[in-house]
Amino acid sequence: MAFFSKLKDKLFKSSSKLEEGLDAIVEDGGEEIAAEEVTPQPAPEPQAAPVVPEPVPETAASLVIDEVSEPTPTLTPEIFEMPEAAPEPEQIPEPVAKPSVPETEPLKPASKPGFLARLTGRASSQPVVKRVLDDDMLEQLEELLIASDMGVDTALRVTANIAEGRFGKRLSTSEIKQLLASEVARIMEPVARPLPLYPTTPQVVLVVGVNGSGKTTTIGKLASQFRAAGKKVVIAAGDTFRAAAVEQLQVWGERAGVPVLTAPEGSDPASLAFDAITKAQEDGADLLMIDTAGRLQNRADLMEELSKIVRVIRKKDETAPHNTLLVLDATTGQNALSQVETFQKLADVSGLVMTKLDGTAKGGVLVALADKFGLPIHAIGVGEQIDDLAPFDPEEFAAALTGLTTE
Ligand SMILES: Nc1nc2c(ncn2[C@@H]2O[C@H](COP(=O)(O)OP(=O)(O)OP(=O)(O)O)[C@@H](O)[C@H]2O)c(=O)[nH]1
Repeated sequence: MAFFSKLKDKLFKSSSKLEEGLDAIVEDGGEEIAAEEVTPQPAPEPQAAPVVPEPVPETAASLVIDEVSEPTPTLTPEIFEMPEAAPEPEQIPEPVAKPSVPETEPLKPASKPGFLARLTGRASSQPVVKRVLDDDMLEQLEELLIASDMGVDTALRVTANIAEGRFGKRLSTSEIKQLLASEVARIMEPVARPLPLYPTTPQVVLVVGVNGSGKTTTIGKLASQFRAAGKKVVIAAGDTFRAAAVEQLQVWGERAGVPVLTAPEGSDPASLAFDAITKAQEDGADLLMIDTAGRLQNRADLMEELSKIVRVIRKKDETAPHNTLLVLDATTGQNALSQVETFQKLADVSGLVMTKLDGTAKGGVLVALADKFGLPIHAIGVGEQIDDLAPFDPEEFAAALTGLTTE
C-alpha cells in the first residue's frame, strides 16, 4: 500500500531505533539457527485488554473524517453510522459497541487476514539468530520500549504479553518484531477512529494545543480534506495575540481555498468565535474550525479564554463545539502525555491529532497515549505539505514503528 511505504519511510527513525535495539538484544546471547530449524511464530494470544476492544470500521483506514447522525457530547463507537459516501456496502461498519465483550476476547487486527497475517509465517532460507526469552532478555526489551517513548506502564504490559506462553522459548528478531507489532496494533485499534461529523451545521471544531504543536498546519490540512469531501469550511483565527499566527493561518486558508476570519491583534478571541459562528451559520457552512492560543505559561488565562469561547459559541448552538481536537507534537515524546492531562483540564478534549510523526524517533509515545487515555486518534501528521495528514491505521502504524517489512 502506498501510504504504508510513505509512513514507513517517514517513521524511519522510530523503526530503525527499535529495529537496531531488537537486533542487538537478540544477538546479545542468541545463537545462529539453520534455516530448516526456523519455525513460524504463532500470532500472540492477547491477554486481558488494557482498553475495551471496539470494532473499527474498515473505512477508518481511508478516511480522516466520518459522518454520523446525531451530535452527542461524547464520542463512542455507537454514534458511528453509515457514512453517506460509503464506497461498498460490505465495507459499512456494524455500529456495534459491546460493553459485555469478555475482557479476554481477542482484539481485531488478527481478524483481518491482512498485512501482519501475511508476514506471520514467512519462511527464510537464511540462518537466523534466535535467543531464549529469559528474564534478562525481557528486561532489555522493557528498556528498549521505554527508550522508544512507550512509557513504563505500557512497556511493562507489552513485554509481559509478549512473554506470556513463550518464556524459555527461542525467538528471532523477526518473531519479536511480529509479536511487538501485534501488541502495538492491539493497543491502538480501539483509538483509531475518524473524526466524527454530525449532520448539524455548522459543525464546530475547536482546535487546541501548545504553540508550535502544529495546530495551524493541521487546520489547513483538515480544511483541505473537508473541501475535497465537498464541505463548505470557515476558519476562525482565534489566536488573536500573535499576528504571525494569524498570518500563517491565512496562508493555509488560501492553500486550502477556505476563508479565514480574523480579528484585530489583542482582541477577544471569544468575540471572534461568536462572529465566526454567526457568519458560518449565515453562509450555510458545513464546518467552522476555530484555532486557539496555546500559551501554557498562564494556564488560568488560557482556561478562561477557552471556556469563554465555548460559552459564547453555545449561545448560537448549545451543542457546540462538536469536536475539540488536541494537536500534539510527536517529537516532544513523553511530554505529550502531560499535555493531554493539562488540556483535558482546560477543555473537553474529544480527540487527538499527532503531528510530526515523520522523522521522529519518538513515535512510541502514541502507544503510551492510547494505553493511558484511550482518546480517539483521528489523524497523524507526516509532513509539512497540505496532503501530509493521514488517517490513523493501527496495523500500518505498528508495522512502521517496529520496522516490519514485507520483503
Ligand atoms: N515535519 C512536520 N512538520 C510539521 C507537521 N505539522 C506541523 N509541522 C511544522 O511545525 C511547525 C509548527 O506548526 P504550526 O502549525 O505553526 O503550529 P501551531 O501549533 O499553530 O503553532 P503556533 O502558530 O506557534 O501556535 C511548522 O514549521 C510546521 O510546518 C508534520 O506533521 N510534520
